[in-house]
Amino acid sequence: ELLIYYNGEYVPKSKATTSVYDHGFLYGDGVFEGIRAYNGRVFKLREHVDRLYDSATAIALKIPMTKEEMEEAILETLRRNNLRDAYIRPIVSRGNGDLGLDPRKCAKPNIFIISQEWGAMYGDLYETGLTGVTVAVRRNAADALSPNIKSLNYLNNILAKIEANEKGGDEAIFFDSNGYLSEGSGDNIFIIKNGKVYTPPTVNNLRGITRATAIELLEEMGIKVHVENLGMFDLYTADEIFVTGTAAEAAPLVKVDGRAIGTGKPGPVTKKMVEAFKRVTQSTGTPIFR
Ligand SMILES: Cc1ncc(COP(=O)(O)O)c(CNc2cccc(C(=O)O)c2)c1O
Repeated sequence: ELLIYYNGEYVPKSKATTSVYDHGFLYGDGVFEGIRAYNGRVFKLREHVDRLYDSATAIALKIPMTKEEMEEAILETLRRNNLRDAYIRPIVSRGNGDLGLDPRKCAKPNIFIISQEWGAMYGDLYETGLTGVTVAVRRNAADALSPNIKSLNYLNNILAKIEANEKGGDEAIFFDSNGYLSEGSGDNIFIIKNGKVYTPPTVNNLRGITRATAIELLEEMGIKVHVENLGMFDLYTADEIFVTGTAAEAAPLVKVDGRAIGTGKPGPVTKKMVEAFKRVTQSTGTPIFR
């Protein structure tokens, strides 16, 4: 049976439960990460742990472990489950309190690490590409609940996903309240036009680690990435679009709102991106087993 890390213990999946007074459950008061291990190495482990701690700091939640201890707990969870290709979900909630929302009522945070075998998310859609639909719901405003915080409040993303499901799209594309392009419901977005690559700044979306990796890989290929505000026009007139995320990796978007993007097939820059991403995830990262 899978072992789940829970407050310092490794408990069987069937016993990995939390209290109904856990404020992560009652109010979404907590933070999480989505990390992947490929071929016996955890990809961008420190970057994900850094972001987990930044998300916690942003909500004034002090994680009672050092980053090194958190990294070791993640690696040990994978070892105990003998996982080499995995999806890893660390979660830190405010902890158990009472029915009031005051965080001061929570004596200590609850820490969980869930991991499971994970292959490619979209399966063979990488070759044919995904379809996207723009959604009416706006991405959370940075001055209300910043999209930079990977919190347990994913209703904004879920509302977008509900719209995309209704409209029959594989992925939802959000804009912010100024009409600027934000991201997908669970991934960042890149547009290619006339050989140049564009991606929105991260004030209105999650500072994606795969986004950062894609920028690095593209620059290594001699392709400059322009980080600037984009709009609906840029989406529809793009030659190519791809989305990036730990779950999605780098996935081509060949149709948006029923309109073909470029040729309607994954484009040349996107194909190079998918290849480069496969290479880097298979060859770098923190080894799980000594
Ligand atoms: C809103 C959002 N934006 C971008 C990304 C990509 O960030 P990274 O490149 O650092 O992973 C994410 C993270 N993507 C993510 C995380 C957890 C679950 C799922 C899912 O689709 O089930 C998706 C995300 O949730």
